Amino acid sequence: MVFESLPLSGLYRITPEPHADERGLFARTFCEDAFARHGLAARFAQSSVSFNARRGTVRGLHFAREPHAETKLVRCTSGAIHDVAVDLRPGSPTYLRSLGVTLSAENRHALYIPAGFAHGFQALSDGAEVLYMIDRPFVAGAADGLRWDDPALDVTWPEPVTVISERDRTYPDWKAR
Ligand SMILES: Cc1cn([C@H]2C[C@H](O)[C@@H](COP(=O)(O)OP(=O)(O)O[C@H]3O[C@H](C)C(=O)[C@H](O)[C@H]3O)O2)c(=O)[nH]c1=O
Repeated sequence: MVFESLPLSGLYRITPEPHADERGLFARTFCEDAFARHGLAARFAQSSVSFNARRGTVRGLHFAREPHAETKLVRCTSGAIHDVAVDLRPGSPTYLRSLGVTLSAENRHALYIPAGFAHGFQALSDGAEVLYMIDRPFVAGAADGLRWDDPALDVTWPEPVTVISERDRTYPDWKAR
């Protein structure tokens, strides 16, 4: 695996190193020792999938309030997504800055998103499926988020939004909280 530190400190793009042969390929996508050597969370408590029927669907931008803030390893296992992380760490020099990457079944990239970031994505294909590994159990009461078009954010979404949940559409402006 290749670990690439991204411009918002703490974010990493992790690219598998496939072993290809006449059958296809085999590639490691997680290794406790390798993650620990890079100072990343190396233990994950839950894994989840998100299926998105329609291109243009937006989920997020979500985070869990302390003390339940989650570290996530996110990859797209079918189709493609534009994956977004927003720095919500108080005092961070990149506070409220966002970063977007394309994750796809084709590139097999994963985005490592530490606690303190909000996360969201837009499906770039019909049938986009996302696989999450999360370092702590989900706590519904700690779930929170920012609106995809919050004026305090610099997030650009590559396509028109086609489907978004009522909750995600109605988060109040971040700076009005
Ligand atoms: C996140 C989560 C949800 N749920 C239940 C709660 C709801 O009954 C149902 C759908 O949850 P929600 O609408 O919050 O799902 P998403 O909008 O896809 O939320 C996710 O999307 C953004 C992009 C993320 O980064 C998070 O992984 C997560 O917030 O699954 C669980 O049981 N466990 C979980 O870990």
